[in-house]
Amino acid sequence: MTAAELVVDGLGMQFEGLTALADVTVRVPPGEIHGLIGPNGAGKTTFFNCLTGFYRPTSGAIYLTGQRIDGLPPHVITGLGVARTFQNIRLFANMTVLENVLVGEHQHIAVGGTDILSTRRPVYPTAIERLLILRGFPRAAMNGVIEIAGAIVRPPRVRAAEAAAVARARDLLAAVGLRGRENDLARNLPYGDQRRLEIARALATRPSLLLLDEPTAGMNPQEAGAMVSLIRRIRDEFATTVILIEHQMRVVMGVCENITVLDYGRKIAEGPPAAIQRNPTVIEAYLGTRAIQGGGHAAP
Ligand SMILES: Nc1ncnc2c1ncn2[C@@H]1O[C@H](COP(=O)(O)OP(=O)(O)OP(=O)(O)O)[C@@H](O)[C@H]1O
Repeated sequence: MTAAELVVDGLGMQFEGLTALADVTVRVPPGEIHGLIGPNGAGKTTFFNCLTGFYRPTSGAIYLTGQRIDGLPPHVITGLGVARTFQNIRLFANMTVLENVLVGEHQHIAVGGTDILSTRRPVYPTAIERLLILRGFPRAAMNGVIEIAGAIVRPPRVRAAEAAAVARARDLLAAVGLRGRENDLARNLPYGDQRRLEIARALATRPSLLLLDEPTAGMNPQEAGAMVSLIRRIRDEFATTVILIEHQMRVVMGVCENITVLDYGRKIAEGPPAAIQRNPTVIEAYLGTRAIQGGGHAAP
């Protein structure tokens, strides 16, 4: 995958009487690390939810490297290269660290038309299916039987694909600093490592656009600094465009090349960090004076 260009044109999202986004236009060039900031309720998460297909915008258009994606189902948008993490970490708590990443890998483990981890079926009959059809086995019961047979027999090409997925998952875990934790249960990881795991799982879908929702929330300054380095490394090594929602101004100003500021669902400013920090409208709506002086967590 190469890094995606994102163009959001006049995006609007209404929830009955409430306008969560109004006429938001943003362009993020390929490979940019872009910040999305604004007070609580400004529409940042709604913006992400529109990009991932979780919400269908009520107006406007979203283009990923020229392809219109607004209104497409979330799994299709994931397949086109958009991945995200969540403000409240959403891991499979009782699965191992490695298994969590394999969940992200699974859409790429299609083997000869059969996806070994999902129930998606090949469009043509496999050898086992042909045999069962010849023996008069009802077609309606075929899926269950094929899955059980596939799980027991696992032909060599399936085993090879599984091994490749595990190897790649291990590489991703090493890339985010979780080497050696593969067999731990996700719920037993320290908080900062859970955030890293969520990023590894997102990377497993091979994104060209990575959306990070408050990646340093709850971290101390040292952990937040390490996360900033990780975000830069991910952009460089995995060739992704990155958009992050973040309240820690030290992080936003340190890692983002450009920033979009939302307030009450509208874009009130955009530009490089230095200009955003000086922008009177942004200071009044969001930053206040504390963040400008100290560079700390902006008052919500
Ligand atoms: N599904 C929904 N139904 C109704 N209103 C919603 C829904 N999702 C979001 N909203 C409303 O849209 C507005 C924007 O919310 P959103 O969560 O996008 O803000 P935010 O900038 O991400 O805030 P925060 O920084 O607190 O996470 C809020 O007023 C919120 O209550």
